[in-house]
Amino acid sequence: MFLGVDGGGTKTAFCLIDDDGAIVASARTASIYYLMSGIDIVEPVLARGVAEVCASARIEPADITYSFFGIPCYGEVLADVPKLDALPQAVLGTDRYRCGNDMICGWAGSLGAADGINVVAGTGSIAYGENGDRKSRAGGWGEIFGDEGSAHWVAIRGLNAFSKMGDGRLPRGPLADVLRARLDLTDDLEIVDVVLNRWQGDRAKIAALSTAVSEAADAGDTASADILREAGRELAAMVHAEARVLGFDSPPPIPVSWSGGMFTSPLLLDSFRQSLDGRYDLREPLFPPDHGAALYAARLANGPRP
Ligand SMILES: Nc1ncnc2c1ncn2[C@@H]1O[C@H](COP(=O)(O)OP(=O)(O)OP(=O)(O)O)[C@@H](O)[C@H]1O
Repeated sequence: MFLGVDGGGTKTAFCLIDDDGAIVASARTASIYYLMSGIDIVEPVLARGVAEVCASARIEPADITYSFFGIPCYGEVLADVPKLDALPQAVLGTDRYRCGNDMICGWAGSLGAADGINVVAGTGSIAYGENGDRKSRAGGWGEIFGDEGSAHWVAIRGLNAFSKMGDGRLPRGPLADVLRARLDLTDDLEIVDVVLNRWQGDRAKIAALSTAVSEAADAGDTASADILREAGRELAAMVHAEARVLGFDSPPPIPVSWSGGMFTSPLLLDSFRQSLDGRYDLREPLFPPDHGAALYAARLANGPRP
């Protein structure tokens, strides 16, 4: 059996597949996005998920042929890489595994680990592509000055529009009522207390407000609809950049796919599709990222090591 682990900004998903690629067991635990919370949070979360998925498949961790651990931010803080690489050994009791960035899970799932480009837009956002031996990423520079088109990016823009509606710089639209109801506010300005004081700018809690932006857009809020359309354009810009870097500029059309919760917004997905200008072979995602991680583990075990 092969284990795939997809670490996201809101959760970590575990997927165990058999030799035929069929799912045998899956599990979900808390996020291992460790940049703010510290690397010590990672091992217990992985241990819980591996124990759960193995219990449900009635196997021991050491029975797993090969595993892939997709970890958010992997490779971005170079000093952490050896520490992260060592963690699964204690959890699995074997060295038959590989760690990498979680962007690989989305790519491997959406495109079946075949050449092409995948864009992830969940809590954060990033594009990853492979063309033969070439590998490249675009976006994914973090929520403070990057992660365009992600839930966090959309939520921050929604909060900004709310502030402008609050003091009259934007006409008051449905977003104001949606956010007031969601956060149980008695006064617009109380949102500062919630986001900055009570939440302390928590990344996942802020990102969750992207669904309020979608809800407001569905209710006719033009500012919210504009934010979601702009998100789609930003994500398409990552694809154009990847295509150039990967040297994919001649026919046949480059396979492109997507993964992550933000693509469940039809406004965002339509804008993404339109901004790709019909220049790519746009493919519906084949499998979710955790299943992709398990397929990648099988590929690492059987095929050439990337
Ligand atoms: N229809 C929607 N409209 C707006 N936002 C949405 C919608 N559906 C999901 N989201 C947002 O998507 C995010 C969750 O997506 P996903 O499960 O892909 O994230 P993740 O895997 O935890 O994060 P990441 O892969 O970026 O580390 C949440 O922040 C949620 O608010």
